[in-house]
Amino acid sequence: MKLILPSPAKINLSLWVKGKRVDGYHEIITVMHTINLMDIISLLPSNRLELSIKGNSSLPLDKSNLIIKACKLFQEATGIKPKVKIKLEKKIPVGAGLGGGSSNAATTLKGLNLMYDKPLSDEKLQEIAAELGSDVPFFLKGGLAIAYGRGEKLKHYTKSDFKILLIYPGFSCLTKEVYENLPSIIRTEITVEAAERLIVSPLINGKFEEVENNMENDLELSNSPCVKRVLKIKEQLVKFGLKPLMSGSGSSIFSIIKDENFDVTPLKKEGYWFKFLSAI
Ligand SMILES: C[C@](O)(CO)[C@H](O)COP(=O)(O)OP(=O)(O)OC[C@H]1O[C@@H](n2ccc(N)nc2=O)[C@H](O)[C@@H]1O
Ligand SMILES: Nc1ncnc2c1ncn2[C@@H]1O[C@H](COP(=O)(O)OP(=O)(O)OP(=O)(O)O)[C@@H](O)[C@H]1O
Repeated sequence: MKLILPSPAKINLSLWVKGKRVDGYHEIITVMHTINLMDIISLLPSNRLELSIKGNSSLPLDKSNLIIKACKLFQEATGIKPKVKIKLEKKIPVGAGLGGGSSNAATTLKGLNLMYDKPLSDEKLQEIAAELGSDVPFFLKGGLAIAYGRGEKLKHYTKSDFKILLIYPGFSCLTKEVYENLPSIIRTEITVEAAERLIVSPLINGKFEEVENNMENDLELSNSPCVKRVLKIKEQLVKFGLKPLMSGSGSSIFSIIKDENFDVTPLKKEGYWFKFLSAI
């Protein structure tokens, strides 16, 4: 059977850093929502594992690609050697804080599990996903969730319905470098319950002004040169009347849109890549 699966991007409606862990990761609390910007992953039975990519010539095709990593972990967990031709149609900008690679890994895991009659339970899928990356478990279900721990622990909520304007400035930020250049931040006051009160419940109730006033991303405090570039663009977007926030570790910036006929002329003048998108 041939499978054609969407692999959506995400935005972080907030991200708070509680401190650095002994394993080198940071303890975070973040609110994520999938959006209708997506890669397409197709899986076709074949006599061996092969990957081809359309839409991005710089991505690796070898074991450093998160799709191939997902195939390897699937084989280790099930003993099944995936004999599948995987085609990736890339639309999500890479290194943009949109979770494109993490989403691809999760979608591949789900696809292989479907293709081989579900040898893995949901719990086992979560476990493997967490090995692939901190953002990967979220994409097994997507929608609206609070992620905590290093990002692999999840509390899902009913999806919300809102629109955003997403701006991608044309350069990537490396997640590792953004975290490594963070000053020490100890947001003791932020808990899952606080994130529910500040972001999740106003979002679900359509109180977008309240969400905008509460949303924060502690990764904007990073001394990474990439983040500094993003913040300069963010300042400009504020002048255009937006209430922008960097998504994840950057480089993209989003703003919740209450009215679709926002004048995009200044964005066009700056030559930014931008899209009106919806939460899904
Ligand atoms: C920035 C976010 O995308 C927000 O959703 C996530 O926190 C990062 O998720 P991710 O890209 O899947 O990150 P991973 O691939 O697990 O980690 C990449 C690198 O980012 C740093 N990292 C990541 C997550 C975390 N909670 N603390 C960290 O310090 C670590 O140096 C790690 O080696
Ligand atoms: N299938 C893939 N798609 C995108 N990036 C991939 C993939 N496989 C490996 N990578 C690597 O992962 C890194 C960026 O991944 P991704 O696009 O998920 O970053 P991101 O959008 O910043 O995500 P996050 O918000 O999780 O940090 C790049 O170094 C890229 O080379």
